[in-house]
Amino acid sequence: MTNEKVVAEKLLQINAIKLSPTAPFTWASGWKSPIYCDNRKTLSFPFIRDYVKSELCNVIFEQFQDADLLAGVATAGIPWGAMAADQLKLPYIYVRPKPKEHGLGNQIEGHFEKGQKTVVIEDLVSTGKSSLQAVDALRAAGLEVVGMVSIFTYGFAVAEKAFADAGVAYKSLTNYNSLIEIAIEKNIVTPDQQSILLNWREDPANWTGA
Ligand SMILES: O=P(O)(O)OC[C@H]1O[C@H](OP(=O)(O)OP(=O)(O)O)[C@H](O)[C@@H]1O
Ligand SMILES: O=C(O)c1cc(=O)[nH]c(=O)[nH]1
Repeated sequence: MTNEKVVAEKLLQINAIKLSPTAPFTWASGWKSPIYCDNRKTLSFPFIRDYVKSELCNVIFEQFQDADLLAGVATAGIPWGAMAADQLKLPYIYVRPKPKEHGLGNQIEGHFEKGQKTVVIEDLVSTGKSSLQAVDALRAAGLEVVGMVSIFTYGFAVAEKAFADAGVAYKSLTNYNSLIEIAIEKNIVTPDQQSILLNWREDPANWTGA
């Protein structure tokens, strides 16, 4: 089994994937979707959490050897970035969607030096907007973003294009296609659910419900 499918299998094992075609989920982008991947749940299962953390570290180590700083995307990317930074003994910061409205007014929390080579850690990519917003904030603060790693991506063309346009090298531990393949192999999705997911995937931005 590919690594992508192993990670997807673990997400299914802990019911991190929810299907609700008739009462769709609303995503951060405002898109309606019959599927929701809740990576936050992974934090509650120590052995799977440890596996995902190790996979994140392997990817960071293999793909971005020159990294000297990790940056988590708030909120769901924060714990993963922190765990990976701890394992790899790298400094760590995290990025809020906007500057805090009290206290120090920071958008980026933690200590960093301009020019540090930074890898962004996100739990999940749909449109890529949240991750790229963090990339913009990091670049505006003088950091050099060398790449980004997520646990899960839907693999939408809009996100792939946005990362390419922004010049961000991107790697995800698993993705929607691997998830669906394994869910079908294991009879986790019914034929009806399969056809809804297929139909949704053709035009997710305009899908309104089954
Ligand atoms: O690629 P995008 O279209 O931006 O969507 C993905 C984002 O959505 C989720 O965050 P959300 O804002 O739901 O909240 P959280 O991280 O605070 O849980 C997820 O953690 C990503 O950050
Ligand atoms: O796009 C989102 O907001 C989103 C989708 C998803 O499957 N899981 C999640 O946590 N956020």
